[in-house]
Amino acid sequence: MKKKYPNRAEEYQLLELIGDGATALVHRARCVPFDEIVAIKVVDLEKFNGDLTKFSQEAKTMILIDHPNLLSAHCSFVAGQDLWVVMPFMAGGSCHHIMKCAYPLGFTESFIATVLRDTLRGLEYLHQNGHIHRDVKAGNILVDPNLGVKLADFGSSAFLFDSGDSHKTRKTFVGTPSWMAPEVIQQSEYDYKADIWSFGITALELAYGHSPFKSQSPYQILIDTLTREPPSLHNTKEKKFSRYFKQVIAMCLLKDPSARPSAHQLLKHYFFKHAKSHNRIVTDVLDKLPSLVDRVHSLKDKETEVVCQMGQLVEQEERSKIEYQKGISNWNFDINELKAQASQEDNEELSAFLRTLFELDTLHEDGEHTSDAHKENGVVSQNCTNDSPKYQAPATKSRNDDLQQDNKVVDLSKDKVELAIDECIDQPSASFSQLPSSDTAISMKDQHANTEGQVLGQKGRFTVTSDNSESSKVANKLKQQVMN
Ligand SMILES: Nc1ncnc2c1ncn2[C@@H]1O[C@H](COP(=O)(O)OP(=O)(O)OP(=O)(O)O)[C@@H](O)[C@H]1O
Repeated sequence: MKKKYPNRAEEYQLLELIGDGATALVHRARCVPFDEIVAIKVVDLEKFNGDLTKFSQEAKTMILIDHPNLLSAHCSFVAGQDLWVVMPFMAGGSCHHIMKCAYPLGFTESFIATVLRDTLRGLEYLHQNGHIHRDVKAGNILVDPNLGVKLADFGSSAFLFDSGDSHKTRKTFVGTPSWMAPEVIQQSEYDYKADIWSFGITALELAYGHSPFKSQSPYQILIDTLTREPPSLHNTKEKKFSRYFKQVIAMCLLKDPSARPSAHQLLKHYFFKHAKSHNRIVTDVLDKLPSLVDRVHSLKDKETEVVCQMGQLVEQEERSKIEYQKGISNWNFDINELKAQASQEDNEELSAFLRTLFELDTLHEDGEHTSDAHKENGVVSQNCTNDSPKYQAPATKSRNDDLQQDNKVVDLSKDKVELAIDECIDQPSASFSQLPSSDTAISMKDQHANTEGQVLGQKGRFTVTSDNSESSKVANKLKQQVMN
């Protein structure tokens, strides 16, 4: 019989912070009655305007999951304004974290084969039960010397049968840009094969120590995924890879989803015959590392130090880290309209437009500002710049028409983009607040006007208010990027 974990906060002792994702803090903790170490994911519901649905769905999925290679939850409950999800503690942390600390050039092929085989087993179970994970990446693959390899983070996962069609497909734009399959970016119908693409990108990430799109901005990654040859595995100065490994990656990164193998088929590939018992391999890697808690501390210290030393460059790295952490979920734009625009306008203009959008959505605040923003009324503020109608994503146009009678059509031309940024610089006190959905954003509009300065406008799920002095700096930066 399954052990019944207590569902009251008083029965747990929160210990160190071991993860801070886009939506939650994760603590090592002690379950007092069992004297057992667990991990607890704490989601501040107020920060998300009490939107319990997404998180309770994730918790439910985690409680129902029953597979050795998927991170399940022991239980979940609401404590004050937080949702707590109690789960097994994975002492090695994520593969992404391990690479950052000790394997900047990626892991050995036999370690990768083991991690990927176990991840595939988890995916096979998910897919056979009608789920797509939608955020497969090294940051969501956790390891532990005793518990092995587990795929985690079901915050983006979807149940295929929920989409209401008999073909078992989805259309929502969810995931993290570098790992997103072309069909997800295009918002055409997609199914579990989207996870196989992300799995292929994850394999490259584990091989090189970073995703194949390391130094590109999110908007460029999306464009490249759609327009260029898929990335592939090549030998480097430091590392030679087997042809079997290269084959596996090539099969996963086929643009036509129907040509990609299923998890079940992939598991039969010769490459996975290399895979060892997880205990041995994971122990080989983890034994050489400091504890997860020490690693989290030293990584944080390192980040702070580098941030001080490298200013601008690090800002970019931090931004990509934020992008990595949070992915882009339920982001509100219509790819068909963008594509239609792209055929009318030249590509550079589409690029400028996408660049602006992504800057708006993924722009990193400096630390102090971010944490203040996180406390702010359940709303994550963005260091953002303007509310010009010219900047509106096509998908938000009609909604904004309701809000602003004199709304104008989207204009992607470069001079207009620059002009819009200029307008924003002229209003140095503008800021965006990122809201969980445009609907909520609209309902929050008046409230913001009362509590946080005047609402200047609405851009998708961003509300523009008049209380951010950072904006002109960022606007200048945006302008520079658009002009380059
Ligand atoms: N059970 C666990 N044991 C050990 N570390 C964990 C555990 N769960 C999560 N973590 C750590 O916390 C980090 C954030 O967790 P998680 O991905 O669940 O949060 P999130 O807010 O959904 O993140 P994301 O930014 O990916 O959306 C993970 O990358 C991992 O390093």
